[in-house]
Amino acid sequence: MPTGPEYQRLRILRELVRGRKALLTVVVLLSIISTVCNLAMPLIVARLIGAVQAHTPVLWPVVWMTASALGAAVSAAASGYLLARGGERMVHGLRTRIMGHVLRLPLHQVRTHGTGNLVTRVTADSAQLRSIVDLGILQLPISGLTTVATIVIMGYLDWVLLLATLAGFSVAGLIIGVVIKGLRRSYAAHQSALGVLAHRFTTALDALPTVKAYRAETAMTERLAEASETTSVAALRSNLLNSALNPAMGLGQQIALVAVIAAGGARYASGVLSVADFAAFLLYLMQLVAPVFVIAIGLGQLQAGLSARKRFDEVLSLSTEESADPAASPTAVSSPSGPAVRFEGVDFAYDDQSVLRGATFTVPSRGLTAVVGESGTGKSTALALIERFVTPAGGRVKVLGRDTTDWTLSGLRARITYVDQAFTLLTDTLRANLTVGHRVAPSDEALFAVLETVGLSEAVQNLPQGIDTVIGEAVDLSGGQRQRVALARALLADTEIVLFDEPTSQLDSINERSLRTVVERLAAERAVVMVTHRMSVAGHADHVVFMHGGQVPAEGTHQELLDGCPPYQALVAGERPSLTANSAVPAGQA
Ligand SMILES: Nc1ncnc2c1ncn2[C@@H]1O[C@H](COP(=O)(O)OP(=O)(O)OP(=O)(O)O)[C@@H](O)[C@H]1O
Repeated sequence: MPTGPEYQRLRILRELVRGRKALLTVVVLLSIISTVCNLAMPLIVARLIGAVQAHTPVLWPVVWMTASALGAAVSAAASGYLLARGGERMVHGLRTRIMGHVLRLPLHQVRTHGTGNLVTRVTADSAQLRSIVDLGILQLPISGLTTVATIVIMGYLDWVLLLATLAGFSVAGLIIGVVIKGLRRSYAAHQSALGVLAHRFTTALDALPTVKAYRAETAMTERLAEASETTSVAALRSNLLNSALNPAMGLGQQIALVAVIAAGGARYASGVLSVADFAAFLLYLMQLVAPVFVIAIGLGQLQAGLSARKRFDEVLSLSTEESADPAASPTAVSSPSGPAVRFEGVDFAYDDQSVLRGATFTVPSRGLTAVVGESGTGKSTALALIERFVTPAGGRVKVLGRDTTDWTLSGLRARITYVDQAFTLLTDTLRANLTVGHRVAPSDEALFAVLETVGLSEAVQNLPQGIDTVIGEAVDLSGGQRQRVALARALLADTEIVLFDEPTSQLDSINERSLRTVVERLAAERAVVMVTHRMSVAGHADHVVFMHGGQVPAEGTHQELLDGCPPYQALVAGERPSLTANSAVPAGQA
């Protein structure tokens, strides 16, 4: 299958044409009218000169001239507007498609590409795509058509002068060919440098409080300036190449003009060429410059659009999470049962860094399960495996009795509520934050009931627009309040499994008690899995999973682990647990 830029251009044009045939037919017709009007003008002028020389009435040539000028202007303006409309719709469609695609990518892919880099593709790159539409659909074909038609008429008027014209422009053609090749590469380098810059700036803004606290504004600005400099150098190279196009065309035009005047004078003197035809030829030569300029400059600009489209395609070719879904799998329709979660000899590694090594444990279908262990031992990774943000390299992760890879992604995630470590909220209204993922929006009574449960109803009523206040912009919540919104969201979700990743980190003792009430309420009817460093949580949990070095040496009740697992005793005592042959208690046998 061809993959070159010409193929890409054709594919993009097919995308544009799809569903817009009527609009584009009108655009092309209007452009043809404009072109014909422009092409007719020198011939009408020749008629006018003839009429003046023959002392015959000039009214009709003047009327035709006026009509042609008006026709060309109006139809060019209308076709330009209609094409811009079609082009914007296509860019909007592509932009929406790539945003939807990025949101469906596996988390590690998004992290690998970087937020800023992906944002650049949706903003700057998509703006470049317009050039493909404007140039590819209208300007280049119409300019090509005008050029060919003009050349045919010029050949009809005088083929010797036409040869002189073509010789002049062929010099420009050679230079332009070389420039276009360089432009293709330099636009790609520019767009990629812009992506790196956007990524660095986005990460700097995300870390702004830390940057300020460490007075690192200057150092950060210098780092950003380096990325900006790389972008400018790449942009300058494109500008340099682009700026060669105009002089190249100017040179071609000058050579052609000199050759035509010299040859035309000789042919007029020998009586082969009339004054009217010579004047018409010169007018066509002047007219030829415009479409040939459009072709030269347009081919240059087109490279930016094609390179942007290539960057779009790079992202669109990445597999989404859903592409690994077992939609046709027969097990996907059987009704789920069994413990809430079961890890069976699970291995997992980030690239070549091994995180889980044969982890085996069970989360009962009801009650609070605390997942404890030293920092970096793989607790959050275990939650990510349950949500299928990542998949195991070995072993099986089962949710409600079924392997996570046998669930459809939306089926799996519809059964799990996940409250992340950062209590991430959307920059949106409080209502939208609470109801995200709900097909049918809960009533205000239901919303305020859960806000009351987490002790937030009064604070929400005091917000400028109450529950419809946008948070994360001018108005924001405290860390603890954000945490409680995340809790309220979990309460509303009403799923079989609730995952909490270290939810107590920002709570004061009053709110920690209220979290405990919420968790007890949730755990009465479903499985609550809580990754925590607070051993007090493990103390009142129904089940404890003790993780150490990517394994699960023991699981059971807090008391069972205290009695039978010395490393766990060490963890509870605030010491570093060490796993010896004697202390390793097989999972489930603590
Ligand atoms: N996205 C990632 N890419 C690469 N490595 C990662 C990633 N996330 C975590 N890790 C690594 O995997 C290991 C386990 O991390 P994980 O967050 O699961 O540990 P944890 O037990 O939850 O730690 P903590 O209690 O400090 O939150 C760590 O060594 C960490 O550096």
